[in-house]
Amino acid sequence: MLKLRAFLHPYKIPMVVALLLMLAELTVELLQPLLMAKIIDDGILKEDYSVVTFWGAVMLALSFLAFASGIINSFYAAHVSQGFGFDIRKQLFGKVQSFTFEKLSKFPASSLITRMTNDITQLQNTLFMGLRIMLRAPLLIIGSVIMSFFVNAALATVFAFVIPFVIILLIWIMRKGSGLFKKVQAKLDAVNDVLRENLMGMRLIKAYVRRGHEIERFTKATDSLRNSTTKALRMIEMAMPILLLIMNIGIIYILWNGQVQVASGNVQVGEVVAIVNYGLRTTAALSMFSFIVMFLSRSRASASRVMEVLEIDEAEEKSVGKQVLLQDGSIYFNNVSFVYPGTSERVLKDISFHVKAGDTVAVMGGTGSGKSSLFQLIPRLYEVDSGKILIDDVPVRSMNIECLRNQIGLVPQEAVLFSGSVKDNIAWGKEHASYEEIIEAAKAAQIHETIIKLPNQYETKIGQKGVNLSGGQKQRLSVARAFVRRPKILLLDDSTSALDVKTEKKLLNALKNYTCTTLLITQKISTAQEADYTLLLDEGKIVAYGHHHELLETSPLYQKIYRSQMMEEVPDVKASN
Ligand SMILES: Nc1ncnc2c1ncn2[C@@H]1O[C@H](COP(=O)(O)OP(=O)(O)OP(=O)(O)O)[C@@H](O)[C@H]1O
Repeated sequence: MLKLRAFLHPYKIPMVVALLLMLAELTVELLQPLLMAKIIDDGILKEDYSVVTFWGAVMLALSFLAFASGIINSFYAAHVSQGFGFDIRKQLFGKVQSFTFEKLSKFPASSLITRMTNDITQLQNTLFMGLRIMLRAPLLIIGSVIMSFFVNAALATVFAFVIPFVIILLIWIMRKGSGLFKKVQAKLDAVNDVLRENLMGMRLIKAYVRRGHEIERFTKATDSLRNSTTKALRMIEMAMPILLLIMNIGIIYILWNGQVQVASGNVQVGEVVAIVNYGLRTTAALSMFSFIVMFLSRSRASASRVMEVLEIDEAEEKSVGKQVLLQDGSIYFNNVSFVYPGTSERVLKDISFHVKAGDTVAVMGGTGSGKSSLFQLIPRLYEVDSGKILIDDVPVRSMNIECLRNQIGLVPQEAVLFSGSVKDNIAWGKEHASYEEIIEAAKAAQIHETIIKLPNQYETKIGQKGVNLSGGQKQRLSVARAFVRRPKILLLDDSTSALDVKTEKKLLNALKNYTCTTLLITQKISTAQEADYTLLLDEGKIVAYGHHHELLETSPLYQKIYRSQMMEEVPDVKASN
């Protein structure tokens, strides 16, 4: 937890103010039994009511001072703890954004969500408690013991035996609890994981009538969370009855010893009352400790989970590399091989091909042949293992990663839309895109006509409280988002699969107005026919590269795909083969 202290630096002054106010509250609390003893011994027992009135008024004034300090302390504690949590959350989010895919794959999405929400909330609560009562409790214990010795050392000796024993017990419980709470947070991750999958896959669950199965899966996860939490809480709560028992025995001993000492005239009644009072305050502070121990155990676990993410240092270097402004966007793969980090199998093997600036290349191949992997290497979402990729004859590895990506329009296989309007979703591709640019991109992506029929046209909200678009419409919107960037290189990963042949042809024609080099993954021969070249992959290797007509003559695999797709549509082709 100490590693997070850097996040407290901006809040040094409010923290000091909060702590000083807490100390004021504490001082008043420690003075009260002393004043009480004075009122009993010098006022009530000696029947001097002016002493009672004077010190009673002092006690009242101090109580108001403690009250005001407490309220202002709460304000500062809330300010510091919320600011601290806000800063960590922001930094954690930025860190995750900067991760390479390799690093990202170390943490399941649900775990990152729990770390950014629940774990940080835990830390915020602990800090708030810290500024309110956490430090107050140990200081109250120390202060009470010192004051007791000051009042009457002989009677107070019992504290010197009892309190250290209780504190050792509490520390032991905290250490145990911390491990248990780490498990609780991991179980919470698992519950969030099931929950996220369920909410995202609700349609599929209903369609496959898997409700019962999913409820069972969720119940299992929450049951496991319940068991872990119960175990952790039991461990922590065990502290409370033990410490109460020990402290009560100590107080009874003081009362018994006190009456003996009072009878023999060594001690005054007020002193016994004061020491018992300090004992009771110490007991209250120690019982607060069981909460504190719980908060500290939980936040120790949460802090280590947060630090686990923050301490990963292999983030993408945004500032390194050449700022290369692409002139024409030619692409050259030179003997490229690629293995996903953490795996051993090469998914791309000795890939070499050249795409001239402005050309359109259709990338085909069976499922798992490496098409998407090849795409991801161009904007350096992953780095090649061997070989080189050159754009405009410059190795991508030497380019500044952000500068490179800013000039590429990648449309992933699965259309991703964000909450907001249609316009926002297209403009997401280019900061400060003008309305004209957005419309132009939508027209080129063949989605403009659909958009103007929506209730609020470009301002229509997408998603839960807005319209839901069809798969093909979402695809085209994602394509428009890439178009609006006017990229030098456009990578369409099966992004036209849901389009009919006519619309797809229009979209590919519109590409001609965008002077960019285009690679498009497709399963359709009709699309390959529209492209300048076709690259055919099989099990991570290039098995054919050339014009449609060339491949029809030279590549058995291409011929096979062609036959399987054209058989019903072109009877003469069937005959000729
Ligand atoms: N993140 C990953 N980590 C490890 N292996 C992966 C990862 N993504 C893909 N692979 C593996 O890489 C191989 C190629 O996958 P890729 O997604 O590139 O194929 P693809 O040709 O695009 O397939 P499809 O047409 O089904 O989308 C597959 O064997 C796949 O299992």
